[in-house]
Amino acid sequence: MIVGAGAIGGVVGGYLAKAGVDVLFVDQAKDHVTAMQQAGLTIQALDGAFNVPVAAVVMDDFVAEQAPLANVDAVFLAVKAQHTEEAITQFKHRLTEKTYVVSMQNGLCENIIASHIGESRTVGAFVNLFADYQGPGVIEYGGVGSMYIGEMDGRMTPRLEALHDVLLHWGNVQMTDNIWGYLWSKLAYGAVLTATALVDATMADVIDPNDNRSLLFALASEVLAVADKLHIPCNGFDDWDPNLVYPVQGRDEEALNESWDRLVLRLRSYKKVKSGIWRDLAVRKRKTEVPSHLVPVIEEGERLGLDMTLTKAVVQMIRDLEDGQRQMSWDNIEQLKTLKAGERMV
Ligand SMILES: NC(=O)C1=CN([C@@H]2O[C@H](COP(=O)(O)OP(=O)(O)OC[C@H]3O[C@@H](n4cnc5c(N)ncnc54)[C@H](OP(=O)(O)O)[C@@H]3O)[C@@H](O)[C@H]2O)C=CC1
Ligand SMILES: CC(C)(CO)C(=O)C(=O)O
Repeated sequence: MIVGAGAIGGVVGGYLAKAGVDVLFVDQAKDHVTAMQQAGLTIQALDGAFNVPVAAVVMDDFVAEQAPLANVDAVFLAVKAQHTEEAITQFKHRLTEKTYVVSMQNGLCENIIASHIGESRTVGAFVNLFADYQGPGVIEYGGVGSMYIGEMDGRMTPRLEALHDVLLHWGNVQMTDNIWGYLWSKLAYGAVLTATALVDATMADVIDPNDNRSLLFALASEVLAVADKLHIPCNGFDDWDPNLVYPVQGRDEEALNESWDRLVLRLRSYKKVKSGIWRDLAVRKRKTEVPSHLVPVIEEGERLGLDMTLTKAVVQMIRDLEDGQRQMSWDNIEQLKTLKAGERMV
């Protein structure tokens, strides 16, 4: 079962449904659910589009029923991070004791899910696909990236293997004993991609210029320093190598820039060229999940005595954009550079 059948839930569930897996799509967007019921789910992938008939239900109707679903093994939760608490609260009564929830999200949403249903019923996932909800019943799958799944305590379990086998219908999913390492690594990479949404330009165009790179390395390093202090080793993926970015001292700048060049090329090769955060601000005109991703990181960093200046500034700028107090502009990047320079002078 998929809860939140947007970009990620739609792509992952779409491939499973196409392979004949019994998938129920649950979403709060009535027009999307109606379109899926009437005309199936269309995935516009890089190698062509496909349409698959699917079972879909509106969240309100799904949670109005009281009986737990005995035939559901796994729930893939793919709502934006800020909707995690609301969604799990709404549907948890429909889970049996053996049903587990897989967080197909950015951020540390596994912690929120586990606080409701327990760690033993929560499975982590790191997802680096590039997809966008285009409109009712239609998802664009604009870039293939990695997916890792892992138990919160790092054990390799039969259910992880079963989940792995099912997700192979999507693509090259892998199991990990260090899901937190991927999630924190994605938080650092995500901070960089969040900064790209401060400008109305492609992700590649913002991260490529040499004079933006050191700012973005410094931003990512703030997040990676928190993970380091928490003794979480961060893993690389898809031309993002956190271990070249951090630690800052003794950094191999040449190797880092070469790896960054590869990342730029990869981002240029995707059909989806701007982040979901940019899209929420510029197209969908709604609040983003940035505070839900980065405020817990800032709080943890400050608790550990770390300087989170740039991360805090990025979150504030995104909030300003959400509130219409700021416009997307290259000047936002320049303002962050001033902060970085100020920080260096201290
Ligand atoms: N898109 C991407 O390329 C990537 C996204 N991710 C992560 O995946 C997660 C999902 O993002 P994405 O798929 O892009 O988001 P989308 O907005 O495309 O999809 C989320 C869907 O969940 C619905 N929803 C929200 N609240 C509820 C609820 N309480 N019950 C049921 N449905 C609900 C939304 O409806 P409505 O629109 O009405 O709010 C929407 O249809 C995020 O954490 C994101 O960071 C990770 C990697 C890449
Ligand atoms: C930028 C991207 C695709 C990275 O996975 C993302 O998380 C999003 O668009 O929400």
